[in-house]
Amino acid sequence: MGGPAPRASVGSLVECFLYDLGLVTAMTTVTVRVPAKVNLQLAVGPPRADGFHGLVNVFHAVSLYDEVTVTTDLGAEPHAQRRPLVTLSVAGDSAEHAARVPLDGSNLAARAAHLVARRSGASHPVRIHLDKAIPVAGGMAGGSADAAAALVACDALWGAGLGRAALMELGAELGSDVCFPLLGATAVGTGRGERLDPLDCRGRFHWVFALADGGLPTGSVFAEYDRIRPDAPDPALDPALVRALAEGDARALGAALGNDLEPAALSLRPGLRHTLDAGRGAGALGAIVSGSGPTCAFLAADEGAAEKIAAVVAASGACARTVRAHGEVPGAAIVAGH
Ligand SMILES: C[C@](O)(CO)[C@H](O)COP(=O)(O)OP(=O)(O)OC[C@H]1O[C@@H](n2ccc(N)nc2=O)[C@H](O)[C@@H]1O
Ligand SMILES: Nc1ncnc2c1ncn2[C@@H]1O[C@H](COP(=O)(O)OP(=O)(O)OP(=O)(O)O)[C@@H](O)[C@H]1O
Repeated sequence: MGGPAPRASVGSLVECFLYDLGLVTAMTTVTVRVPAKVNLQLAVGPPRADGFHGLVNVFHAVSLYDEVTVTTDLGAEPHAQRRPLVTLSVAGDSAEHAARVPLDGSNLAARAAHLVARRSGASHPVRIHLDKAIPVAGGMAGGSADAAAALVACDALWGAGLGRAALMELGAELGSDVCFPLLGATAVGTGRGERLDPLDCRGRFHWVFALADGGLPTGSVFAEYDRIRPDAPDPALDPALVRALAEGDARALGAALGNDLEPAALSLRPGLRHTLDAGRGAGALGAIVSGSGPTCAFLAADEGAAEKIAAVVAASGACARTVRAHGEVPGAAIVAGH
């Protein structure tokens, strides 16, 4: 359940541990496992002067993972002389899924590698392989997760020693959702979502995600939000949600879930209403569009309830497929390296 198992061997885990202690300064291959997110509360304010929206964004990391493997050849010539700094490859749970990931300089993982190189002065070429289970353009921050993983992997691989605070700064440059997967667990994001404060979360919450065919571009969903909600108030954190998380109360959390972008996503994809209804009908404690959509998220009372919701929603034909996951889980972590 919830994505592939990490590939770490005992030997590579020891190497990762030595790296964390600073006893190994550079490696030649690093695999980072990074989780998807679901937004438990997404309160969206009016557009700011820079075009972004002020948010109160409660992120929750779930056990649906991409794996990003970065390899360098320390004997190779620096990229300045001939080879590109970054080359990319991708695999997904289907060829169609993988084909939607750009393999040029616009890929967020490639952009992350370039930022680490610029900050650290590193110049040895790297190969980045993305093993994707997180849906593309699905509202679960898949590209942002890959960017966060690439920041961690390149920092380790090039022995850059930038550390968490500098990686967070680079993450904020790359996108509003990139900092959270560096942290993982549960956190509230303010500003445009990049200023993070951890939130207390007890127990384990069981989730079902209904994945749609095709994605929804985040910018279009925010634009639709502005069209249908021209009078948006300043966003505020819901105390009932914070309490439900701290008490590990799934029923209260289900009742408190909220996403201001949901009406905009439903306006662009009216069929998502059927998906949400199918999950509610199957006993979900809460049903929301995840972030900018089109993935729908259902909170279940326990693992058995999640199994039932996944089966009913899949059988309803209201989505492409369902996956189950649990939260919270930790953020981007090195799971193999040498
Ligand atoms: C919807 C969420 O996924 C919720 O976590 C995020 O707010 C989106 O984060 P993201 O995909 O990293 O977004 P970015 O790459 O920073 O921005 C993509 C586009 O979304 C819109 N955008 C994003 C974040 C924000 N606070 N206000 C916005 O208006 C802007 O049009 C921007 O051009
Ligand atoms: N590593 C990547 N993986 C997936 N998409 C990427 C990646 N890098 C760039 N992209 C581009 O970014 C677009 C958005 O993809 P992504 O999977 O991050 O969307 P999302 O999950 O809806 O994002 P968010 O929830 O942060 O708004 C894709 O359509 C794709 O063109």
